[in-house]
Amino acid sequence: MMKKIALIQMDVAYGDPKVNFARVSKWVMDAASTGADIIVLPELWDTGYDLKRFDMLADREAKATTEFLSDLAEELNVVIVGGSVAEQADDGMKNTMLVVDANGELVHKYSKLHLFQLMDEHLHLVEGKDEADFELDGVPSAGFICYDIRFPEWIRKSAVNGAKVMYVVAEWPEPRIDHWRTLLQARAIENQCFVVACNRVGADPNNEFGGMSLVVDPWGEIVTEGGSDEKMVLTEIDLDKVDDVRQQIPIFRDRREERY
Ligand SMILES: NC(=O)CCC(=O)C(=O)O
Repeated sequence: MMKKIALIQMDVAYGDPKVNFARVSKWVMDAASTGADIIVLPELWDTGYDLKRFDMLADREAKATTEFLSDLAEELNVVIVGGSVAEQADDGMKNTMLVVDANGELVHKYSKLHLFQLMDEHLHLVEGKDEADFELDGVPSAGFICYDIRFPEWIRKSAVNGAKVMYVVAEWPEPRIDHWRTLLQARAIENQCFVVACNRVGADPNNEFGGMSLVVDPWGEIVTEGGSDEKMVLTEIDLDKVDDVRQQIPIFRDRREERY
């Protein structure tokens, strides 16, 4: 089964949801016009890392952001892996991924589990309690947010549950971009799945972000690499490749769970 994917490697206006909503609307319309099946946005595309002002900026229960993405998805008949947004939940502020299908239905909501201290998330946010797994058009999938990729045990759980595509959305700074590429390739190889990863570009007052959005296949080969400029990264993936690789080297059958 082939899927055409558009990664929106965009700049994010710091603390300015109005500007970001307009930007995302345009990017998503442009991506849909290419015939993409699935459009992927970066982490915190609505506010950026303006964490100190989350109490003013974050979307109550992610209602407005969900409605915005749902309307776009339904109108354009496209799936949107909606990066993540600033959410004001009952138990605190969260960094929350939203996925809507081509009918505009919310199929997945996941708040970031691992909070990244180097960017002060632990001071302002609470961690999520959601599972990472979901199904998209019948394809077992999972979603992760940025720092999550440094926790292979968390991602393995989704692979063991059957995920064939792992979506990663990020605001990953440029100085660690080699970690980003290597970790994503490792997650793809060890879990024999597609890794579809979208990172922002541009800068905020504290960081410069590296882009380098990637699609890695289940053999660990980089199918597409976004470079460092603002752009839409288009690619096509063949999901049958997951089963081919898992048959060739059957790691899920060969695991010795009783030993670890
Ligand atoms: N937004 C993030 O979680 C950044 C994670 C990161 O930069 C890292 O090195 O890990």
